Amino acid sequence: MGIMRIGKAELRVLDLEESVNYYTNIIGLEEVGRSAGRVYLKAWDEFDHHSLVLQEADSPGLDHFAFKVRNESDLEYYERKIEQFGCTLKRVSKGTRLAEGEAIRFTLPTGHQMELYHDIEHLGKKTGTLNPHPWPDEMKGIAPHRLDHVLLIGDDVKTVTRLFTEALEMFQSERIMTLDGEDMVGSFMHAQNGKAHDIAFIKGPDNKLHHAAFKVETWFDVLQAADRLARYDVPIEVTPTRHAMTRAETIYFFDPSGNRNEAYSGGYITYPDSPTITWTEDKIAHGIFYHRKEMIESFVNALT
Ligand SMILES: O=C/C=C/C=C(\O)C(=O)O
Ligand SMILES: [Fe+2]
Repeated sequence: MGIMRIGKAELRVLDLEESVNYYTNIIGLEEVGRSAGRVYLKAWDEFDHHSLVLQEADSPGLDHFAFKVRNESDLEYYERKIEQFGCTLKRVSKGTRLAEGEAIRFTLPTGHQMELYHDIEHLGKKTGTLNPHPWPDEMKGIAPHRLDHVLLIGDDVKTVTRLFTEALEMFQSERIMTLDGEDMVGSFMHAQNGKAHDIAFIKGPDNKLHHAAFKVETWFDVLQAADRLARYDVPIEVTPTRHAMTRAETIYFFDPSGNRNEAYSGGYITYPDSPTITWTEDKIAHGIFYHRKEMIESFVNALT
């Protein structure tokens, strides 16, 4: 089981310094480096060099996201399986991005760019690994534990799910099916890491980002995130609420470029033999917004 977790996302942002200020002072990530117009950031509870990369661009959105594999040899193993599946693939050479080694980059059936990587500089956590305290001394903003997942929008949810479950040997925790059971309009998938999801797809226009989510500890941390976002006039799309899908607590809001973010706590544990949960399309609003049970227009249309 070589694929461990989603490890990185590279976002396109309109104003780099404004975005760095938002992701460091409001979200509470740490800037760990800059190179070639990109800014590299990590969350306090992550040990690799970075999990979020910001690059300035004319339009917002997701440049790519990347999953970390256990061993360098896994790259070649999955390279063959991805090519057999039929995706076009190339190697990204070591040093293309700060602190990163070689990666493989391929285009998903939904048009998104995905990478697999192994080699990234180890920075460690400020809490260390010897008699550690539970929290670092200095924390800013929402201070999430980690980049938790991305939700992407694309048309062929069924095929991209087959790529993840067959070629990448990952697991599907939840799926959303049309009422006639014929088509899949939503899919939540995870590596063998116990998470409810590392990535999800919802049917819509290809190659779009719906949100990048950061993990906070508890429901109270979601409330406190809402307080901080309100304090700094960050546009909040959905105030703290419950997901029945993944059974998490959530809040959605937008970064300065219009990329949707989520502060996400809870979520059930998964195992390789966990049965896949099925939602019927008529229950989507109830599944996502468990209390209000109504869809929000921007939630469907505000994509980057
Ligand atoms: O858009 C549909 C579902 C969203 C669910 C989540 O963002 C989540 O479970 O983190
Ligand atoms: Fe989410």
